Parts: sequence; structure tokens; C-alpha cells
Amino acid sequence: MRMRNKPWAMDFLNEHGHIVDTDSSYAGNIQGFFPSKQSIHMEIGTGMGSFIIEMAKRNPGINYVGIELDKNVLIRVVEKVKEQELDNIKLVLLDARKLEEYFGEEEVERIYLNFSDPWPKNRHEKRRLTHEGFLDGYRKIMHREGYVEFKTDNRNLFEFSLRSMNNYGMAFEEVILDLHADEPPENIRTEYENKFSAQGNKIYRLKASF
Ligand SMILES: C[S@@+](CC[C@H](N)C(=O)[O-])C[C@H]1O[C@@H](n2cnc3c(N)ncnc32)[C@H](O)[C@@H]1O
Repeated sequence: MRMRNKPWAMDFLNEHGHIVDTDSSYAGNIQGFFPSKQSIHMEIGTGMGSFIIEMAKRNPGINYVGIELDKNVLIRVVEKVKEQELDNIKLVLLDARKLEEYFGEEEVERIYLNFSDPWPKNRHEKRRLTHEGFLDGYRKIMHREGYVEFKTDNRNLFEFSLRSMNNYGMAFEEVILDLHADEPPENIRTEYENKFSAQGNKIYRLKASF
């Protein structure tokens, strides 16, 4: 997803109370950014944010943290959160590689990975968000009863993720090969999910715990 560069993006994010500092001063203290202390669920790679915003609307008893590395994308999400006056979402401008520097042990109860970039070339496999390098980071911050939920339309990435999580010793609670064939009412479609489903692609979903 390429967005036009917005030179004012950092000031805008800072002004609106989202987390853009990079000195890890809030590590282990994400709750301090929310009005109520409640479970933390995280989406990595929010894109335009429709998933996390709908989750936050449906579940006011959960605090949502959106991680996105592109500031030009993230400000669009901040604008939507502001419009809807949601106080249970915070957005963090961060590369998921650095999660463990910014979040404490067992701080997060769920991690959503939605339509993560597939990085099809073998030499780029370390960049896939389900590569063991990323799983190490997720494990460190994940609550012992938490799990990772991953959706994609990319069969190769899905198979890679199953192998990667299996080799890592994760337990699968769910593996669905055609989510929209009998779509569960709790499923919230992302922007990419709608786009790929309209093209006739199957949507895969898994849930796995450490
Ligand atoms: C293909 S888009 C999917 C967006 C959205 N989740 C959806 O399903 O519509 C992937 C998003 O993940 C973000 N992303 C990719 N790698 C990331 C990383 N290492 N840390 C944080 N965000 C990342 C990209 O900037 C992009 O916005």
C-alpha cells in the first residue's frame, strides 16, 4: 500500500495522542495510554484500519493497539479513530521487529495479522510476519492464554505460516481453508479481505497459541 508522503505526519500523530516516540519509555506501560485498564489486543499492519476500528466499536471492554510502520497510512487511521471518538484504540508507529522493546512480557492477549505482505521470494522470507524471527517477538509479549489469529488469501504464505508456527511448537486451535464459504458472524472483513474475496480468492484463517 503506497501513500503519498505527508511531511506533517509526525506532528499530526504526536498532537493526537498516539504513540510515535521511539525511546521505548512506555515499554510495559501501554495501559497508561488508555482511560481503563483492560485486556490488550493488537493488530500488526493495520493498513487503513477498518478491522481494528470495527473491533474496538464492538468490544468496548478491550483495549486495541494498532501497529503500523507507514506513517502516511497511520494518519488516515488516526483521523478515523478521532471522527468516531473511540477511546479504546491507540496506534503505534512501529516496525513489528521491535515489538519486544516496546511491550512487556505477557502484556498482549491477542495478535491479529491480517493479509500481511507475502514477500514471495525465498530470500525475503525473514520479512514475513509469521517467520520465526517475528514469532519470537510475539511469544515474549503474549499472555500465556493468548493466541495469534492470521488471515490471508495467499496460499503459499498460509502454508509457510503453518510450517513456521508448527516448527516453532505452536498449537493450532483453528485452521480454515475457505473462511467465506460459511462466514462466521464474528468475522470482520479488512479492506484487503474485501478486495481479494471480490476477485474470487479463498480466504484462509488460523488461530495458534504458544
Ligand atoms: C497488505 S497490507 C494489509 C492491510 C490490512 N491489514 C488489511 O488487511 O486490509 C499490510 C500492511 O502491513 C504493514 N506492515 C508491513 N510490515 C510491517 C511491519 N514489519 N511492522 C508493522 N507494519 C507492517 C504495511 O505497511 C501495510 O500497511
